[in-house]
Amino acid sequence: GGPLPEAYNVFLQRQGFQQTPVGFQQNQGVFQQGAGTFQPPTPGLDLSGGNKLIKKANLPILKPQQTPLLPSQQDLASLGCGSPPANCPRSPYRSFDGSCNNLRNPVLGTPNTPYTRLLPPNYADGKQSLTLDKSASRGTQRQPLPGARTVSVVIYPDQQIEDPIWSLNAMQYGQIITHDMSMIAGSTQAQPQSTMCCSATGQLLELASLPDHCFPIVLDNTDPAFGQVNAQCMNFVRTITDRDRNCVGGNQPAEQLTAVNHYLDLSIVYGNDDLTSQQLRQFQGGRLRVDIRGNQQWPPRNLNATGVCAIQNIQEACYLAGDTRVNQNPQLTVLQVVLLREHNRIADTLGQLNPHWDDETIFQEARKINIGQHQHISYYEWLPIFIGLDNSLNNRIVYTTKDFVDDYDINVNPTILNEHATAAFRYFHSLIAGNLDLVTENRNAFGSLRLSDWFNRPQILEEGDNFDDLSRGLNTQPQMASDPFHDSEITQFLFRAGQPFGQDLKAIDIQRNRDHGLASYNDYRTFCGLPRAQTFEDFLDVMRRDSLERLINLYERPDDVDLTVGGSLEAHVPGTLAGPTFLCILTEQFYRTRVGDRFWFENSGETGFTRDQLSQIRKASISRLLCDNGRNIQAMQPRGFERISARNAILPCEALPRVDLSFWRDPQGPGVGQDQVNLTPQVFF
Ligand code: HEM
Repeated sequence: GGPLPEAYNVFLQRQGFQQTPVGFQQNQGVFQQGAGTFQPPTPGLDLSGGNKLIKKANLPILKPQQTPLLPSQQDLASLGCGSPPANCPRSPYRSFDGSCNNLRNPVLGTPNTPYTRLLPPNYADGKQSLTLDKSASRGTQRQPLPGARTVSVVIYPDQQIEDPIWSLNAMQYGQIITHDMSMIAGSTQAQPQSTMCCSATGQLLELASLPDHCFPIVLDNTDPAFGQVNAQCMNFVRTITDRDRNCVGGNQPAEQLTAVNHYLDLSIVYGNDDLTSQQLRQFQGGRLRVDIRGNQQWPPRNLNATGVCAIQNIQEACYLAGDTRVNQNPQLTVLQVVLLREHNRIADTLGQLNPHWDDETIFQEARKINIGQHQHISYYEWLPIFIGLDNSLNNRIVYTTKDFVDDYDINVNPTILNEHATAAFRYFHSLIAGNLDLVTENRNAFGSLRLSDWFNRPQILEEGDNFDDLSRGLNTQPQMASDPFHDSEITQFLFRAGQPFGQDLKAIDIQRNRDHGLASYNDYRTFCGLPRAQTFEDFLDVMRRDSLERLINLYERPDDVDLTVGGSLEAHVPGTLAGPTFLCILTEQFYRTRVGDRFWFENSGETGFTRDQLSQIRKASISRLLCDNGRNIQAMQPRGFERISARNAILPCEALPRVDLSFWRDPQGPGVGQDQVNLTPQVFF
């Protein structure tokens, strides 16, 4: 079978596998990208060593005596920039909006608060206007930055290169993690924006009639796709900032708001505020609301189906979930449904084990277990594939211990980094496949869906055996390689809703980089420990010459290169799916998300699990999740983010490790005499 991928070492050990597989040797010592490999010409760039990239800075801590001076809740809510809770209940469970996670600064990580930054913004006017306008506003003779769509066409063409190791589920779980962590305010990301910055026929509007917040992407008439339909204009609405909401004024630079809570806490399943969570709950047996059709559980119907889905008739499914993006693409919805069914599966079992528990106790305990499994899968099964196992271990993002890890640090800011959400993490848009395989139990791919036929149309999941066939497809089909190539399903046909063409996600990513005024690629190189480039040639330390030539043709100076673009052309650090600059940003983010979360699943104490329960949580895996929540899935490979092979062969579902929920039997219960659980009752102060 050959060596197992090193990324899975710790994950397997925790599940009880003794074997420590030999690491992948093939890429050691060289940066690797696409087809080529290169020697790293930067001695001393050691991303896998030490902890030097991890910053604790930027945490706006309120001194206790300042707390009463905060504006009233009502004032802040009307401003719309995050509202601190009136008080913090002492609870073993998380709040829905993330408030009171950090007890010194209870509003930290709540919805509608700004992203934070590693480097100050680079707006053309120093305050808020797009980086794009720089030359104009400074009155120099410099060229404006190249158009976002032009850059996309030149840098991100469609070339179908499959990832040799990882399955499409690695991509798809990445989107789940992303949606759990952030969402730019003012966008639903699930359907074309309601604000139209272009005419209905794709022409530019007169400046005077341009709606607020518009910054449309201008298209060339030579555009290989949009030129065919004479479109000049692609919609783009700027992200809402704290300045827009009058939360800051004067010359303070604008900071974009994120609409969801920042923690990795399955808010995509449970909602980001109390009201949404109530709409999603059954208030019976601790369950979440579902509709039963075809003997399967589906999320409840979204009452604004025509508004949020691209449905073609009113009967078509359109779901409601904790996250507004739930319907965006079929495989995303599959995982959302799996996580929803998993909650109800856990709740039903807990209810049987503890018949004396009320709805609230079952609900909160099931939610806590579901979140624990999700954090475990995200950090131990998924993350090492993307940012490397050594890098994760060395930076104290994952641990080999089988015991608790009490590394919560109240001084670490869990806020999502703008650089992470707007540039580094979006690099993995490259992994998206344009066709989704339907796969039978004997792993026969008998058909596939075209992605752009099914954006925001989840009905397809309910047809025939599609749900199971798509679940197997996730684990069977390879993801596309992590490289500059992007499928035209997302660079020409995004959200096309039956039209010949749609939008270009990479052009949007580049425009978003400028909308958010991110500092330049060269600035982040320096921040992350690479030398500052004086000339374009200096980029050759991490880039191939052909990539460089394309940059030179587009940009005037090295300092102009957008972070999104420069970072995506770097050769990968061995054992990871990213180049050094993005890896540095991703590493920083995932450190903060873990250590800044008081409810992290590996912590002991009243927010955590018992030791026995924690060892059970560590048995969770993506494959078992799919097994347990399909209609009739019989078998899966043990490591679901890795493609099926002789060393990762399909096994019957029962042979995969499972979380034994009997460790949640409550000793306090009538007639049940065990003594291993300590559920802390909710106390308020
Ligand atoms: C079929 C799959 C996917 C589609 C159709 C998709 C589409 C989108 C769209 C439309 C946006 C909003 C763009 C904007 O207006 O600025 C977005 C944002 C984003 N995407 Fe994806 N995406 C997919 C998969 C992924 C994956 C696999 C990852 C990472 C592993 C990812 C990471 C992100 C991030 C970090 C953002 C910004 C989140 C924020 O608002 O803070 N996406 N994506």
